[in-house]
Amino acid sequence: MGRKKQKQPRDFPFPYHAEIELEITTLTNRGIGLGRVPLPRETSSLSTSPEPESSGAWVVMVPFCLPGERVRARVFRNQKNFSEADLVEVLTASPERIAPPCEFFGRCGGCQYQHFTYDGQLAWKRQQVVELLQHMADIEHPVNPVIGSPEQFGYRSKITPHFQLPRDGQSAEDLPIGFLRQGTRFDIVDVPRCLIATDAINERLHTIRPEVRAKVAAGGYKKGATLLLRDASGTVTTDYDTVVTETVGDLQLHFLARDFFQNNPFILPAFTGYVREQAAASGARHLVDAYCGSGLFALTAASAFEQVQGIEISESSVRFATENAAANDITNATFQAGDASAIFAGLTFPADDTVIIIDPPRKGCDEVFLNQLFDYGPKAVIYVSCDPATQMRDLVHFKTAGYTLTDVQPFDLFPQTRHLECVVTLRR
Ligand SMILES: C[S@@+](CC[C@H](N)C(=O)[O-])C[C@H]1O[C@@H](n2cnc3c(N)ncnc32)[C@H](O)[C@@H]1O
Repeated sequence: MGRKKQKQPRDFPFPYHAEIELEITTLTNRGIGLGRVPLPRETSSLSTSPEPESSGAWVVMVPFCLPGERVRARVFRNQKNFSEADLVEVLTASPERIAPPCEFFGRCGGCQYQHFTYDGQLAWKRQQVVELLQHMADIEHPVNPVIGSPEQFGYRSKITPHFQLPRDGQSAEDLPIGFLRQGTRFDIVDVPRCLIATDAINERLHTIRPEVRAKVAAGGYKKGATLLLRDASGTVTTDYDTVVTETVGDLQLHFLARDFFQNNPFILPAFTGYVREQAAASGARHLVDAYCGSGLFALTAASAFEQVQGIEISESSVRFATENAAANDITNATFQAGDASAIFAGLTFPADDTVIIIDPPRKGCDEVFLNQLFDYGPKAVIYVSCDPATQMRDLVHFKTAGYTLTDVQPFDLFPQTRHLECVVTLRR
């Protein structure tokens, strides 16, 4: 049996650590700068790989750059269709470039945009939705300006720092506890203070780090772990089973620290207010909240409807949604546990008098759910998503099913990062 051939790193089109200059024309959806360079002819003769199909402009990705910037970059990997490079120097800076306030920016993989003015971040995120709508859903439709977060730092109410056990004689005393290093999946950057997390979380982070290190030194962990720090109105818990209370407008919502809840409480009044307004504007008397969590959208919108039903896969979230309705004197909302597609079997609301809010996980809706949704045919759908790429992919099916897009409203729940939330309203 022949031995498996060792994979050689590609040296085409650039040798390892070649320095190149290029103009960044756009950012990828991972927040990485993208530019194109003419293929260097002289290196092609040294190539061990077949030449790629594209003979003109070769794509190079460089993190921590902004559109319009000219940069010098050092290539560290050639992929089949593009190269990856580290930023060496910004030769011509964008007017939107600012000094990143966090000392870990560029090493910690948590934030991508601290070097970008906040207005620049919002304008860029809007542009991203415009392009995704065109390219993935083939829809030309105005996209509203992104509604920004009232707090641009100190907003995150949950963080999950990681640590690994000490290796190679490393001491537990200075064990890194933090987030994955930019561009890696294993290496952890020590982060004693996270500028996008709330002050209360940072205070607890300061005290938990020596506690964890002491436990590691005493052999209290068999392997590395992920910590949970969840802030609710200034009280921080690290216990997954603690009941957390969050105030949203007039409502008090309870949920387990381990369960899903939106992580930027500052923007929730505007966010839930908009979803409620869009749902109510449909004129429907009935509301379904699919993927409802602990009832955020169902309960903040309930007073605009005669009847509300929610469905959610997490049994504990559903239990809290039901308790949250009772605790807030909301008597027209019921919740069931199950796969979102199970809602349609027993639904007695007339479809032409029903609006459905959907807020699936990042991967979007599955085919079973979408087919049942279209068979039911509600009057309107409010599609909330934290991944506009999967949302726009799903929109293609809505178009085929006869739905028309009436409003596209991005929200910046995640300032300083590449993430954004987008709410799309569809009518039949
Ligand atoms: C993005 S969260 C939205 C939750 C809620 N709308 C909120 O804003 O608090 C997505 C929710 O979908 C739930 N989920 C995931 N897969 C599901 C499925 N197949 N059926 C129903 N719910 C699901 C998750 O447990 C999570 O609570």
